[in-house]
Amino acid sequence: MEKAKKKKNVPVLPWMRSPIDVGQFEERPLHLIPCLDPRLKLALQNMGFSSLFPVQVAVWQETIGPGAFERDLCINSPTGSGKTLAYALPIVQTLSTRTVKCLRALVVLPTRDLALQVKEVFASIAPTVGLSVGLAVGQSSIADEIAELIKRPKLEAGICYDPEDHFQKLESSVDILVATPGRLMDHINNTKGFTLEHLSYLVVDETDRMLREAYQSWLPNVLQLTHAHDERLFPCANIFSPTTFGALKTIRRCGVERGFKGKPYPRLVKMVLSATLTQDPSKLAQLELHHPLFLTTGKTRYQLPEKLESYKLVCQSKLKPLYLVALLQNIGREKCIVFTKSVEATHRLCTLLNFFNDLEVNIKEYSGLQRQSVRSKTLKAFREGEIQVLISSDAMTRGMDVEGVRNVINYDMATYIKTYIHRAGRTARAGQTGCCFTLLSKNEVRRFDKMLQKAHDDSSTFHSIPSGSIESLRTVYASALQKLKETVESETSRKRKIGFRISRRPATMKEEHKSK
Ligand SMILES: Nc1ncnc2c1ncn2[C@@H]1O[C@H](COP(=O)(O)OP(=O)(O)OP(=O)(O)O)[C@@H](O)[C@H]1O
Repeated sequence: MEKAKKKKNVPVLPWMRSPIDVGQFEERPLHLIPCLDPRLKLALQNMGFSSLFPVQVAVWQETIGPGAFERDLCINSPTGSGKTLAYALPIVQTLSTRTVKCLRALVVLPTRDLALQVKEVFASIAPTVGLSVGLAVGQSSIADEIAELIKRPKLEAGICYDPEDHFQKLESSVDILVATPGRLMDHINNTKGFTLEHLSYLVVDETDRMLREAYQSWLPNVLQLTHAHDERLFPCANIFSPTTFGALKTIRRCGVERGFKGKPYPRLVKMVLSATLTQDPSKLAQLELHHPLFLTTGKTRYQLPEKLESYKLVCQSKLKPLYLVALLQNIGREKCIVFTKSVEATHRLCTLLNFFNDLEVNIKEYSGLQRQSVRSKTLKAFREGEIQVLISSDAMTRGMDVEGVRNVINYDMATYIKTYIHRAGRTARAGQTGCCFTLLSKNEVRRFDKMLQKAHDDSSTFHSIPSGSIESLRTVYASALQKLKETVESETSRKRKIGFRISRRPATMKEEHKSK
């Protein structure tokens, strides 16, 4: 039985069976990082970083060090261990010697907020070595985004230009692009002058999530467009029909730098990362990895942050709101994220908590039910400390990095270990301490413990709240529940009225309303 269990945890792919253990690396001061460009060292110091974290040292060794980007990298390292800088730093250092500006590195992430966060990291280091970073996430209009990404030639007065001719002169304004798949595909299909022909680095962050959804087949499209175009090796390459890929008519070309002419262009290097990287061969096959190297932390597949404390809070399901309020009272004004099971549950819980006037904290919701602009505003206020408690659906689960989050509360238990790991990982980041509380009914405890065993975690202990604290909240809870009921009723009737009005409008007006 034990043998069978062990076998189940052995990865199927041979290259995953002999990984580099990131755990063997130590945090290293910047002055001991070989070949680090002094301008980048200074930029890191300005960010308040005096050393590189173990995963960053390990990746540096395989990219700038002896590894020299010879293999594609698959990186599985805990939440908050610094994976973003682990790929951003070597890419920026390598591109720092480029002489011609064109799009060389593409980083793809599943959500807009995550892409914005990663862009900030690149933006803190890339300009110091003369590189520009762009963003394609749909935050601004497509026209504004194109203006940021594509440089148009200056036109001379009095000369009549053929618009088709300009296409040849359009150039990229950015060296590095951080994108979400949808907007990336928009640019691939429709933006004149947007090309991946010079791409040297492709980063797929939150890989397991990115491979779970097709996102308009962005991955096969990008891979097809970046395949080497060498007629001797690929005599059928010309059969490839550009119409399949809209406006992007180019296939990977020979290098643009002096001295590269006629020589085969370096292969596209891929770096894929997650705190819960998939080991599924069919999923990983989609990435067409070249001689991949697996970097992982420790021997177990799933790892929780070292300084995370995990607590179980057992209570009756109907009393969960009271236990949550009591817990929030104990936590005080420390930043905290409360996870629920759905967008609707997030909205209801947030509305309810705001009727507890004694809670002296600012509480807001963050979920996929809200418009992006509302979500971004809430996130900003949370980062700046104006909001102390964020009630969130799983929209906040992956990758989000907010300084000072000391507590995570699973109001609804995570169904999968991966979800638990990403939720809990919003705290105890960058070597800091943090607590993760999970509210459970008695019959959920066994399932929860079993789930944590998958991360080889048996450190979770019981946390209790004095019954007196719960009793003292009952009266205010009754009145909060009544107010919640009234609010939900009025919201439902408002939605019905809007729906009724829309359904009575002429078709064109209906469409307009939808697009807003
Ligand atoms: N060398 C460093 N020194 C100090 N802080 C660092 C260093 N590298 C990264 N950090 C900080 O560590 C935090 C976590 O980094 P990052 O978001 O890259 O983690 P991650 O491994 O990608 O996490 P997740 O899996 O949750 O996405 C960030 O706040 C970042 O600023």
